[in-house]
Amino acid sequence: MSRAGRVEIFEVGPRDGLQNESRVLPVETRIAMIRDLAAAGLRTVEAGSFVSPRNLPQMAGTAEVLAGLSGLTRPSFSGESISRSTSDGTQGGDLEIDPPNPINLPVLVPNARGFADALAAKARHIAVFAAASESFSRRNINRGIEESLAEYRPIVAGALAAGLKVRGYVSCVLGCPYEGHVPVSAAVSVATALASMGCQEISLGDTIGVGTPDAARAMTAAVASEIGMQRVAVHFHDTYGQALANVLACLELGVTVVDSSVAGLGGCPYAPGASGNLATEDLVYMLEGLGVETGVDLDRVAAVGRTVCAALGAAPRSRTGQALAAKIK
Ligand SMILES: CC(C)(COP(=O)([O-])OP(=O)([O-])OC[C@H]1O[C@@H](n2cnc3c(N)ncnc32)[C@H](O)[C@@H]1OP(=O)([O-])[O-])[C@@H](O)C(=O)NCCC(=O)NCCSC(=O)C[C@@](C)(O)CC(=O)[O-]
Repeated sequence: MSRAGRVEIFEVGPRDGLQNESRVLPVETRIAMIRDLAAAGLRTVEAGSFVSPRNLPQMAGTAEVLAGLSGLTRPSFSGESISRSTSDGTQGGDLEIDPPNPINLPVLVPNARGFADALAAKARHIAVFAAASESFSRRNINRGIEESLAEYRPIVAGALAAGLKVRGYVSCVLGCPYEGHVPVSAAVSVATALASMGCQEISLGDTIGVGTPDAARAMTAAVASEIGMQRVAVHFHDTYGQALANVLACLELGVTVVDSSVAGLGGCPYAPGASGNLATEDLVYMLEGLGVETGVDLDRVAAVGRTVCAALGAAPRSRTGQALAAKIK
């Protein structure tokens, strides 16, 4: 399999990027961040989570964030429509976006209560999140793996029946903060379960960033052999500086959807020691260098990173972002 000529970047900054920060950004700042990311060319921007505000106060007000973004579109760039129909004819896989380029604003949903809240907020794209590690699953959502999958099944069915797009996350695909080694078979099993219940896209999360390219490639290939490469997205954290190398290994396999977070913000409150996500700026820079189209304007996304870091009082973690900032000083 060879590298695709275009990669879809799934921006997780306003959700994954902000959920672990000690400073809670107001709804208006989060709305402005998402608008700016869309203006930089990102067409899928994760907008928040319908989880317990006691657990994650950073994500409180997600309904208001969606309300403030209603009707958001972004400028069109020529020749960028992407069809995600599955080659094997399985259900789902179609994430094609119709003109005039509405922005996809996925939100995380952990249970029936979160799904009801997402529907009430007129969300059009949800993500359920499971894990390949039992211990992480219990700490994260207070459910075991099987229990969480059983809870997600009617949610996914209801979302598809209502015409929503549905993504499924699998955390800890290359290692767990509590259990250490996670076998590939565990990642494959949870990814397959989420795909079978109808999730159109499965994002494989290296939550604590311990993966290296051969391991990332082997795990991704094993999942893709069960659900099809068209449904696979990869989600690397950069804890050990391996995220870009892992992405490259997966691009060589044929992956076309990559998650990243502006300024490299991010981390999971239930994964101690896990640092930021792969930075969107670093990803765009590498893809541009490889001649892979993204539709994202690097300078504009780097400017969003600087603004968000200033609002958070956080140091930017993107190497590309730092290099570009140094040039404009
Ligand atoms: C999942 C729950 C809610 C279960 O939490 P629980 O305690 O089992 O839920 P419960 O049903 O027993 O209810 C307890 C309280 O939570 C409330 N509650 C219950 N559900 C909701 C809801 N949907 N929205 C708002 N409130 C809710 C409920 O109303 C009740 O409130 P109280 O009566 O005590 O005042 C909780 O454990 C939680 O919020 N966990 C946060 C999980 C999370 O957001 N983790 C981070 C995202 S995952 C991630 O980052 C990984 C990823 C995706 O990026 C990929 C990767 O890198 O690996």
